[in-house]
Amino acid sequence: MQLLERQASDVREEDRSLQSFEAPVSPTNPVLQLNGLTVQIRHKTGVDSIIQDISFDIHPGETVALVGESGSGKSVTAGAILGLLPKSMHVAAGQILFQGEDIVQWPTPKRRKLCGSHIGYVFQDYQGSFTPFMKMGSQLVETLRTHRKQSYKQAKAAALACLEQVGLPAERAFDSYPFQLSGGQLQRAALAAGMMLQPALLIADEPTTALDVLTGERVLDLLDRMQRQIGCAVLFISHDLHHVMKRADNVAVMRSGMIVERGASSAIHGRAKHPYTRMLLNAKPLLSEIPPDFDLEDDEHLFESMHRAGGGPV
Ligand SMILES: Nc1ncnc2c1ncn2[C@@H]1O[C@H](COP(=O)(O)OP(=O)(O)OP(=O)(O)O)[C@@H](O)[C@H]1O
Repeated sequence: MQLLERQASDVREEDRSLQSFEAPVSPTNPVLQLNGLTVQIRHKTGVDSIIQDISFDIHPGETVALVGESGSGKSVTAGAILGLLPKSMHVAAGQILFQGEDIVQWPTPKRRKLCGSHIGYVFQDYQGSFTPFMKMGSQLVETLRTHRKQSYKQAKAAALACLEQVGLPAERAFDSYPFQLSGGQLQRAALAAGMMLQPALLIADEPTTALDVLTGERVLDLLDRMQRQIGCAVLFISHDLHHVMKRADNVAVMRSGMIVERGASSAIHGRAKHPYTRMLLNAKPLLSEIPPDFDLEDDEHLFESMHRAGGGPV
């Protein structure tokens, strides 16, 4: 906590074009609000709607889970918020309000600056989160210096603080290439990168899908802790309704590009109205299989043994 607070005071110097977001966010105003968002894809023969008229909002400190089966439109929704839609897709209608401003029409460079500094993201493909031939430390320092006016020394100190915050042996992780870290360690480092600039919103798109169940739980516990420290809003994307219900305040259930049901996790758990939601609820929960006494915190020994073995994913 202290490390992140110190880092926050170091890194407050902001890009001018985004200064309007420096104002403290009121807990009563949403960080993100989607109003009737519709995304279309162009074909040779015409256009189709991939996302149709979806609306939800996320407040500071809140976690909203966007849940649905493969192909329901979760990642396209994330792509629209991040301004990372494929060329063939465009926002055809609706608003994406970030801290009250509609960012849909913002020019690409302004959107790029917003992402990373005010909107962080962690994707399921942690292998692709980092450039393979650059040491982790250099990549984190570069991210910091792209968004903040910092000397190398300041950025290195902040990057080390973040690596420590996510439970990695900071100096050694800083000096490692991505291939020298295990999947869980890489996803922790990706979380450090996503949270490093203390974003108002973090988008976590299936952040644990590529990890085993126990490592995935560690990463999610870490995400919870960091969210509490930073106070950011989290959009948590998953296909597993059981998995997200115990983590999210609110759930939006998506099917075929539309939100079919929305509500507090507790209400969805006990009184799901839509048959599709009930079908997702009937899917077998896997996390109940974790032994209650399993230590989800200590993976330092994995790092040690990996380095003794000369590197490579554990
Ligand atoms: N680059 C693309 N070009 C064409 N169609 C795409 C592209 N990306 C996604 N789609 C289509 O958009 C729809 C929504 O896809 P999306 O990736 O958002 O689903 P999802 O719910 O995130 O699925 P998953 O859980 O498998 O990631 C799908 O029908 C998909 O085939």
